Amino acid sequence: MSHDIDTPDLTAQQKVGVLIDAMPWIESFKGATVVIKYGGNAMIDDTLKAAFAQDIVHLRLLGLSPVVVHGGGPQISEMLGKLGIESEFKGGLRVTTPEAMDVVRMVLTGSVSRELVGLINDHGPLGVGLSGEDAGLLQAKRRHATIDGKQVDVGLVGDVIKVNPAAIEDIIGAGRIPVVSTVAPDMDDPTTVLNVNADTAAAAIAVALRARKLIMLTDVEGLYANWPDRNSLVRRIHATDVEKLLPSLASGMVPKMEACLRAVRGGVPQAHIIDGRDPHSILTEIFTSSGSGTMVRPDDVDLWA
Ligand SMILES: Nc1ncnc2c1ncn2[C@@H]1O[C@H](COP(=O)(O)OP(=O)(O)O)[C@@H](O)[C@H]1O
Ligand SMILES: CC(=O)N[C@@H](CCC(=O)OP(=O)(O)O)C(=O)O
Repeated sequence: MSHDIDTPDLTAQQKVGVLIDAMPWIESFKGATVVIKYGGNAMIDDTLKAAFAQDIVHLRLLGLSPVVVHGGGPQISEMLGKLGIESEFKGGLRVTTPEAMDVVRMVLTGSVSRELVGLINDHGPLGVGLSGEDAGLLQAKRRHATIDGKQVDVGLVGDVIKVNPAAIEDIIGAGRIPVVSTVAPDMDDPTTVLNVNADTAAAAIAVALRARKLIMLTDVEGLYANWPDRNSLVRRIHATDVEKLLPSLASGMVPKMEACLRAVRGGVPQAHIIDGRDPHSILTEIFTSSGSGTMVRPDDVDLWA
């Protein structure tokens, strides 16, 4: 493992202090499953991607069981553009033709997943890639987008209805790190695969695994109550208040907040949106008292407890 964080401004004593502060969190999260969703918009450059992989390996070394669920929206759009295939979003979901679906599957499982698995494996033989098609992991049903209260057809797009987490649990049991691509067979027609929003799939996986946390890395600091006013960052919020905010949110944040709701209502104690542009924000979130970004909690839990 490389040591690329230069901290000349800290004395040895201060460094020990940081470690001691982190101890209760390390102790508390030992053995916990944490689902980390890495959004395509947070995969900005090679240095950040390598820092992400390093953090994931750190979590494993500290005794947590990290599960990576990745997106790749911008990467899919780029490939569709190169191939001259039109692509548009409706209500935050990509309108997916059978031709576009082939590209979605190719980019997510053949490119984004491979790169992340490779970066994790630079630290040892830990990362294992799998998709919703593998070992019956995900089953989805076709869904519509909702625009101004109306249902709109978006083609081969699905919502995860069932998760069979056995394949992920096997990988965790072997001490390795699952990296999940979110394409999923259509449960009404298993010969067809559906394009699934990675945020909502990550939430379904977190619920099925009874994860302690769902952490979603994106390209903003967190949820802004009054987007794009940068002074309106929400640090902690109850599920019911997220529900109230949903109609006022703009597209990218809608599936993320729906995912947080699905996770906490499904029994995950904490769901977070954090800034993937900030290297090591995952470690700040898990191992410091201040945390990072926005935390969503169930209604019956004190936000500051
Ligand atoms: N209320 C809000 N707070 C924060 N971001 C918002 C909000 N409403 C919309 N957004 C947009 O959501 C984007 C993140 O979602 P998305 O682009 O789907 O990212 P990812 O690829 O990481 O899943 C932000 O870059 C921002 O432009
Ligand atoms: C149905 C739908 O919109 N699927 C997404 C799947 C990838 C994804 O969710 O990627 P991010 O997390 O990077 O946004 C898409 O085609 O872009």
